[in-house]
Amino acid sequence: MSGLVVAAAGGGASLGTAGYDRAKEVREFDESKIGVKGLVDGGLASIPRFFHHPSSSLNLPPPAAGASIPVVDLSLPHHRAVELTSAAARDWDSSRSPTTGSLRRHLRRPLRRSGLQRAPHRGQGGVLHQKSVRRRLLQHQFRPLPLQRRHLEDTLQITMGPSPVDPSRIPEVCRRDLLAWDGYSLAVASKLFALLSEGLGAAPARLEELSCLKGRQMVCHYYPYCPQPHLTLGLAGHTDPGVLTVLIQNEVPGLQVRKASAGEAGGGDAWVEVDPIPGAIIVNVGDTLQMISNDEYRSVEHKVVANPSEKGRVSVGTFYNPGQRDGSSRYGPLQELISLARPARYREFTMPEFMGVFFSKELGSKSLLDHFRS
Ligand SMILES: O=C(O)CCC(=O)C(=O)O
Ligand SMILES: [Fe+2]
Repeated sequence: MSGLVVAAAGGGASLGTAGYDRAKEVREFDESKIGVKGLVDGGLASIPRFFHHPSSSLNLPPPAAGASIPVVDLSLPHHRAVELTSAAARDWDSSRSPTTGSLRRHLRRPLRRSGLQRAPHRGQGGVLHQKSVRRRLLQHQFRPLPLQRRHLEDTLQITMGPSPVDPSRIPEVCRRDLLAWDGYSLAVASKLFALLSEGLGAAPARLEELSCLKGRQMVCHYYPYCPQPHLTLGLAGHTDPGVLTVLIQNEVPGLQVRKASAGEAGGGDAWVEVDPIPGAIIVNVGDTLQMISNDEYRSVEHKVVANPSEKGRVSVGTFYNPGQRDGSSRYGPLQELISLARPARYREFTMPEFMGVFFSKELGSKSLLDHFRS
């Protein structure tokens, strides 16, 4: 385990107990650069305490039995695809809830060819993750993580646009596959933007014209086997900040989507498992699309549970964001969606402002949506 000293914690999930130097343990772990894959591969009966999450975020209701997220077949006739895609992005079982849709068919061939799904089982995942590049800032919490709670997951993050990526910055082991996925996910995202624009009653090119295909952040996650999945998470609950997320996963489940129960103020919410469907991709509406659509489309809260399976879980997603990042391009609710009856619910912002808020601690416990709400 390459000289890393981690005191494996015992039973409880208590944080900040006297005598426990969390910062030191986290620092040593980060400096070791072995990632969570290295930690788990080194043999681990219990996870270090800095991975523990408070029981308030762990003891949520179990996934709703029998519930599933909307699945849309993009090869359906155009008008039907518009209808189903925008319905999935709007509402889910007519509650205010999530808007994740799995879109079948599109990816079958490229995924089969791609090594992404197989990498961890061939041992290449180790290379990918040990060389891994850098940990994401604040994960996606948009909030300071006061106790530096960590997730049992490694991340490789690559900026694909708006400036074209220098391929030599992508680890060689996955370069070809990630570039192929970038091209493929672009085609899917372009189609989705057209369907979603039409679903708003806007011109098909409307979302793409906002440069939403240009700002692309690719994120590859690896969730190793977790010996104590009841103490930690793969990723804590969050909404994605951008416009749209297009994501593929291997056959190991773990992603869950929050489904609000109609009428109750969050109390009756359930987490619905996103079953891996071979050849399907997962699409999340992000906060920026909720703002651009003036609340017509809703961002979806989701999380990843710690992985109890021997096999690692892999997911690769691309976050799509507006690519025009100068201070003069302004984003906000589309003009054609604003009326006296339905005034703008968010104020306009530039991308520098948006990113400034996202990466600052300014938000505190507020969400991005609350920050820009007018
Ligand atoms: O691994 C997954 O399935 C989800 C990843 C995710 O939510 C994210 O990167 O924002
Ligand atoms: Fe996410």
